[in-house]
Amino acid sequence: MTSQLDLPSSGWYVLANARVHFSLTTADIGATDEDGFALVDIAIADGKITGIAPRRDKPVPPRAVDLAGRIVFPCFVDCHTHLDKGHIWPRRRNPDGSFMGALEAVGADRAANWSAADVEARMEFALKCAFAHGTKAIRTHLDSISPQETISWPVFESMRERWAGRIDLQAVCLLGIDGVRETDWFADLAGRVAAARGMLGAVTYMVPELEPLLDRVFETAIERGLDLDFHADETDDVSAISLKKIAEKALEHRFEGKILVGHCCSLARQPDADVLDTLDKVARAGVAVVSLPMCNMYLQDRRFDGTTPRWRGVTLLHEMKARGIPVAVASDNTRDPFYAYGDLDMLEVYRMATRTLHFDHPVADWPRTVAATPADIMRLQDAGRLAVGGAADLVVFRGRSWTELLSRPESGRIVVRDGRAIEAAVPDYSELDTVVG
Ligand SMILES: O=c1cc[nH]c(=O)[nH]1
Repeated sequence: MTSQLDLPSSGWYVLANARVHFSLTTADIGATDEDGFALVDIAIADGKITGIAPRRDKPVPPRAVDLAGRIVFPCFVDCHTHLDKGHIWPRRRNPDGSFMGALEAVGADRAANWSAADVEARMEFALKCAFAHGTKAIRTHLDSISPQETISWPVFESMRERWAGRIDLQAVCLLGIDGVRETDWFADLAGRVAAARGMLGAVTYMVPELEPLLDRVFETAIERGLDLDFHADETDDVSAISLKKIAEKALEHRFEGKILVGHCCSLARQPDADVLDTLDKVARAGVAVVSLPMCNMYLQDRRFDGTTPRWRGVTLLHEMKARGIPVAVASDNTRDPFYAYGDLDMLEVYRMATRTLHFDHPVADWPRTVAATPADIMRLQDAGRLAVGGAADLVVFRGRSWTELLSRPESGRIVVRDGRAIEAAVPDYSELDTVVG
């Protein structure tokens, strides 16, 4: 995005009068206003933040760029995406907007088209979008249904290398939990994931052998020292309780790695007593949860009788956070049959989350859901917070308050990486014309 502010391209400088939210910095920013903001000066040198100090009435320092109260965020962390599926919409739509429609359309497209060159071109496009919007770390799921794992994982590893220093990439294998029944194949997959420093994952359906299959996933993760990342209960079916089963298995296996679970939609439809039991177990097991508001609004409660959706599709983030469960929001799918829209813009995700999940009145520390919390889940030390001594990776918006920030697309935001404004722009859609038609 182009900078209208003209940040220095060499030497140290100070972003003066920056509006910073208490939840997005480790620095002492003094008293905050009713929205949790304080005006600060952020000193930047050699690609690092060297100071964050309350503005108060001090004279403006030398080499200051006056932000006049614009909001500054740390660069975003997006902990649940599907870069391997992104942008196939022009050649493979969801026929009816349903979850099954998405699964079948993606399956057919994968079998027909997902060569290494195809996956690489779409991933590259997606990463350019995310980078231009101000994201510095992404975890992607990779469809790992045989033989796709032999194609997508090597592509992922080379993309991670190519993007090193711009976007930190992590990957998780994605397969239906019944794929774990193929003992030898699953062991090989786990070996591939471990060799690529990935995470072990699966989509948990309420199949009769869910518990023994989960046992195998946990045992494999323990053997290999892998973190876990599941898709669970992406349905309105109240009998879908795999989040609870995952938490129970984590406790039973005394699992010490990190566990992230995405979606958990059916929880919001279950009776209160069941919800409380599940949340207590999730909290005790140290499981983190990521909600995907854009994809959930698109797929959940889709009706085929001409009637209007009646629920929001998202899980119970407020109740989870109140219990100390780490909660995040993320992009999920972009322009594929699971979600027809999206551009890996975490500000858009946060805006949608604010509307769908009521991240307001009060805003409290909800901004952490796109920053420090996913960074912790992904074990990233230097991400998700504005910290003295940390990288000067930040986004300067035009908005000076929540209402200004969340009312416009903020396409003129300035993304600063290692202290310098980047020139990156979102790629033109035509770049993918020869790939997806
Ligand atoms: O939401 C989902 C679920 C499974 N696979 C996806 O790509 N997205």
